[in-house]
Amino acid sequence: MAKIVFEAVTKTFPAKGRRSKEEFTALDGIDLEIPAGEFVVVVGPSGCGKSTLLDLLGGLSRPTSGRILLDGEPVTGPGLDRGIVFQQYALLPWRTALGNVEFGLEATGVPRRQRSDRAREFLALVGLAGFEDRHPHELSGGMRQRVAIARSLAYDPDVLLMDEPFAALDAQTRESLQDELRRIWQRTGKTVVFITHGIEEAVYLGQKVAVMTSRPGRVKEVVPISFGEARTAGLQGEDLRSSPEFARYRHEIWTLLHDEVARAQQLEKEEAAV
Ligand SMILES: Nc1ncnc2c1ncn2[C@@H]1O[C@H](COP(=O)(O)OP(=O)(O)OP(=O)(O)O)[C@@H](O)[C@H]1O
Repeated sequence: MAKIVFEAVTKTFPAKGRRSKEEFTALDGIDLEIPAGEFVVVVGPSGCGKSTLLDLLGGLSRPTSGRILLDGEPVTGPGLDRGIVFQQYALLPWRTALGNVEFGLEATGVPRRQRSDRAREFLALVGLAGFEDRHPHELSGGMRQRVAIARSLAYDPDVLLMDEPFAALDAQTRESLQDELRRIWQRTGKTVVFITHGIEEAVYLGQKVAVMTSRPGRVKEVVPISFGEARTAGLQGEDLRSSPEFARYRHEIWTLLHDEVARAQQLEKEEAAV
């Protein structure tokens, strides 16, 4: 049984402020199955409904029609079985790094004395041992995002939902966090659904890359990514990115996206002209 199933999921919003008086369709008939432990990356043109899709899976909103199943049960709201990491760090500024990770554990009923140990363990997992007592303003952007990841992992959700978590970071920090995320994923076996605008990021991270159409969002194609021996031989970073297989996948996804981005831009122009 798949861990996550989208069955004919549609999401509409009231068309307020738009040309048509009808409903505005953000997602239209999404079908997607994600096995347990898989790392799936979703790419698509701006406004195609990627965040909407993740919000639905996170239980932050409900589908207009269709359903989303998690372990065979319909998603009806947020739950501790899913950890969410957004682009903005969403840390509590008055709490230390440790305090922020502990915060995630308070809701789960982990006894007070264990919270601190657990929070320290997960800060160490994301490379932040020694920074436990720093407040968010004393940490770099990459470190803050590491804290957010540690906070989501600490309460041990089965599924990690990530909405452009590295988009605001500089290239080097982004690449090192990509490596860390892959390492954590390999170690923990979580199911990861990761949204990005970046084709390279998608190819580097994903076991599968789901390419969406421009509005209304549908799944255009799911591309399995496999670097075979290169990965098992430990090839990563620039070595992997400069390999011929990487270039082939990048081109394949770029081609799939290209028409959709052009269509999305055309739509934006038409709307701006109204
Ligand atoms: N609460 C809402 N009410 C009305 N329209 C909404 C709402 N949320 C999203 N939308 C619209 O739905 C469409 C999809 O939005 P969404 O944020 O999911 O796209 P996205 O692919 O994540 O975009 P981006 O890549 O630019 O972040 C957009 O046109 C957006 O304006």
